[in-house]
Amino acid sequence: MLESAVVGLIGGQGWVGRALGLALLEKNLLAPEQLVISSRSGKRGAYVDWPGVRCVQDNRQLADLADVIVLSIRPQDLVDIDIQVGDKLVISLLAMASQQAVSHQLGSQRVVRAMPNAAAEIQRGYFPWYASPAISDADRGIVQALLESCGTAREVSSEDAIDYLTAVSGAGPAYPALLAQAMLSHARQAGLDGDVAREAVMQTLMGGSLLLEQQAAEPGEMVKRLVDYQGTTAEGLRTMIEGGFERVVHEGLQAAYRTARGG
Ligand SMILES: NC(=O)C1=CN([C@@H]2O[C@H](COP(=O)(O)OP(=O)(O)OC[C@H]3O[C@@H](n4cnc5c(N)ncnc54)[C@H](OP(=O)(O)O)[C@@H]3O)[C@@H](O)[C@H]2O)C=CC1
Ligand SMILES: O=C(O)[C@@H]1CCC=N1
Repeated sequence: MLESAVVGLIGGQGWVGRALGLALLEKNLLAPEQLVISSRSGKRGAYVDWPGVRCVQDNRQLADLADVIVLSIRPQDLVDIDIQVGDKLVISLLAMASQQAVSHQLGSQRVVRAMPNAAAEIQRGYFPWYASPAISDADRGIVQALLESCGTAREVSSEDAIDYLTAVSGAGPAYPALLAQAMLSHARQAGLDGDVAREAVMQTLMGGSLLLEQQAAEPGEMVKRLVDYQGTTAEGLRTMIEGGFERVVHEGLQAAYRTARGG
């Protein structure tokens, strides 16, 4: 699908950019010579084992070399990207930057907005993406192939869905971390040995997530099964539910969504 296209990754040394660049190389979707990455330092950094990858400081040079441009900088740094890319395909991974803003900054109408998440680093990310009207079917194939190198990619039908999913999947890997932190602090307060507490929490969240993925079409089915079991789990769940668990989660998601839409 990518054939001989050259991909230019602006911000390719960052958290998400590095994950994407390395996944494309490791999965052989791009030859090293097909990848150009930029950073403010211009250093080889994460690509030290890939001498064929061109690492540049100058985004104009990157834009001249690349057929497809991926933006993976922080949203506040978009104003500093002083390049005009003609009608080249641009994939923006930025939260809080509209397709129109990206189009305006880079001068292309062929803009896709995609939303990565932190699990891209282990190639288990979830990348919803939205195509502007100027995107062709061939572009869609390129975008899907590039993004699914890091996990699952899914086209969505509105830009607002990207803003919404910024709160759900973009920020999402932080939520199990918050749950783990709360479970761990309780286990430690209960006097459990530190290593066992950590292992118990981590293995339980991992096992529970895999069980959920493999066995429950709807998460609510698993909750119901355990409530109906009428054991200790049911008591724990009931207390959390009656304490406002769902309300707190909804408020958190709404706050992140509001921020993703620009406050
Ligand atoms: N991290 C995450 O979990 C998620 C991130 N996102 C989005 O992904 C995007 C990237 O985030 P993330 O990878 O975390 O950010 P990072 O800060 O880790 O990486 C951004 C990179 O951009 C580089 N950079 C900044 N300005 C320029 C420039 N003018 N030219 C070239 N490179 C530049 C920086 O490199 P240097 O300092 O060397 O110049 C840095 O490595 C953000 O817009 C964010 O909203 C979305 C969802 C989840
Ligand atoms: O926190 C952030 O702004 C980025 C976007 C969504 C997740 N991480």
